Amino acid sequence: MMNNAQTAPTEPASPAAVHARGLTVRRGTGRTPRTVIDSIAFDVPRGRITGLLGPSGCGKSTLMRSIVGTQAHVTGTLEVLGSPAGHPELRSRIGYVTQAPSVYDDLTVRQNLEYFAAVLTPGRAAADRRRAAVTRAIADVDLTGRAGALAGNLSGGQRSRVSLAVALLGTPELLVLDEPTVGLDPVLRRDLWNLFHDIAATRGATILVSSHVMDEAERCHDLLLMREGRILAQDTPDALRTRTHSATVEEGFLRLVDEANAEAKPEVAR
Ligand SMILES: Nc1ncnc2c1ncn2[C@@H]1O[C@H](COP(=O)(O)OP(=O)(O)OP(=O)(O)O)[C@@H](O)[C@H]1O
Repeated sequence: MMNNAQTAPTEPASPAAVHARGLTVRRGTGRTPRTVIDSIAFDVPRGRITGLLGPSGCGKSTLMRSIVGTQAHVTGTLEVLGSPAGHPELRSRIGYVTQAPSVYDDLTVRQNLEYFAAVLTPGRAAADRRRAAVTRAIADVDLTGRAGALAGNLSGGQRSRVSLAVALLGTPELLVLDEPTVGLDPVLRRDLWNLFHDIAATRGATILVSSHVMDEAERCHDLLLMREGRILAQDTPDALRTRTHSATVEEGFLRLVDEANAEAKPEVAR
């Protein structure tokens, strides 16, 4: 979809799961689409949980769509698992969960998974493999006891877990989760975060998860803090708190915002 000389075959692929340089995204129709991601550079390390955090509208979903290859008007370098973002060979290697759970309410949990498994791995020859993958994905998200329930009768948290199970079907190396905990109560949020850590630990998967709730930052191994289409910081929660002399990531984020504002609008000399 994009990519320049930096991703030419002679260049060694980045060891990072996601490698971005000069990444710019424009959105909107008409003559003057707006730049919503502005020449950013970052790396998402493999096998870890990276939190993409920032206020509503800062560009988190746009960035995730770019990484999974569904966003138009992306320029710069964006390499995912060693290939240019959007490359067909990445389809089965990435699991993507959008903000709205994409499940069919009139199908059971198992039927939902069977349907998506058939799309992912069609053909009679793969029937046994599909069945095993479905059973495993349902168990991974702890829904074995609800496998026969209609998705429409599940709670919000359980529906989110069905979406996550769909994303886990292909045993992805990279999971991209767009605000998976939005609207969930604190207990469900904690359970889901524990599940992300289990998945990262047992499957060795890389997880990129977005949130605009700053306390979720504390649950991540690494952070990408975004604001107004730019990366404000890339750090571990500990390093960020230390560097900004803050008790929490939220406080550290607000300090960085204040610093960025002060740099952008220097006081007029009197
Ligand atoms: N289809 C679109 N056309 C034009 N601009 C858009 C479109 N979708 C989003 N935008 C703009 O792009 C910017 C980034 O939006 P994006 O959805 O990526 O932010 P976000 O950080 O994910 O927000 P939220 O946390 O509310 O989901 C916003 O200013 C938004 O208004």
